[in-house]
Amino acid sequence: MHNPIFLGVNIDHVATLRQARGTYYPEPVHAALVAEQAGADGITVHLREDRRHIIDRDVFVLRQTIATRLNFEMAVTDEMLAIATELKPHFACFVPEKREELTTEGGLEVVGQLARITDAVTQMREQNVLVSLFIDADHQQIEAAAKAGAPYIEIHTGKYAHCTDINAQATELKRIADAAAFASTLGLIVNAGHGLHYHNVQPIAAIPQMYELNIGHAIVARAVFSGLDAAVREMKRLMVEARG
Ligand SMILES: CC(=O)[C@@H](O)[C@H](O)COP(=O)(O)O
Ligand SMILES: NCC(=O)COP(=O)(O)O
Repeated sequence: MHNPIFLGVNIDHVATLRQARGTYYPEPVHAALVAEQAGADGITVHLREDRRHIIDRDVFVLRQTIATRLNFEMAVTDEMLAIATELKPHFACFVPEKREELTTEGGLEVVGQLARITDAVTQMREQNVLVSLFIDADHQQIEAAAKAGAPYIEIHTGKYAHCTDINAQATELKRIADAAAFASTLGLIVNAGHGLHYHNVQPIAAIPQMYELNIGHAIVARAVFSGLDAAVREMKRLMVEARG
């Protein structure tokens, strides 16, 4: 078991609030610093191609100000690879992106574009940026991620998180746990995230191979009522408790 488990706080939706009015506030960098002080082990942002929340300026200021690690979520495009090359985040997490989607709906198709992903992973490795591939809990995608040379994967937990049926959720949980165990046998470091919240995080955190969970929307939503410091602390507490 990898113990302890790390929490990456995704601050995209602090920026969503800012962009809704085109104001200077709330400041995502401020959120990142509060999250770190409350126990976040890393800060995650997704610079979407349509810049609907996080904007270019945010990622560069974050890179210069946070004390933990910046996990830069990006589509595998020439534009984003150029930004990542300049930014040099600690992690580049390659995600699929559809401009019209509400949020990231599925995992990256690695099997079907192995040459392209391998080339992008190599480009990042040359910049000393560690790549994580955001993929579904699927053995073929995991094998392809290992072939592409990515040291990390992040398993998309959205399907698990959105299950309303308890048996279907148990099936999804098992699929994720099996995938994590399989990935680990291939030498991959396993993260997970998407849609995790205060009431569904513990079974995922209890999976022995889990290294880091990236959680955003639920933490920012909780912060409206409890403040960001308390929201981050409570999420971290639940994760550590699940670890036993
Ligand atoms: C890749 C992933 O699952 C998310 O963290 C992503 O950032 C979601 O995008 P939004 O934050 O825009 O919902
Ligand atoms: N990669 C998942 C992430 O960063 C956070 O997703 P969410 O908690 O905002 O759904």
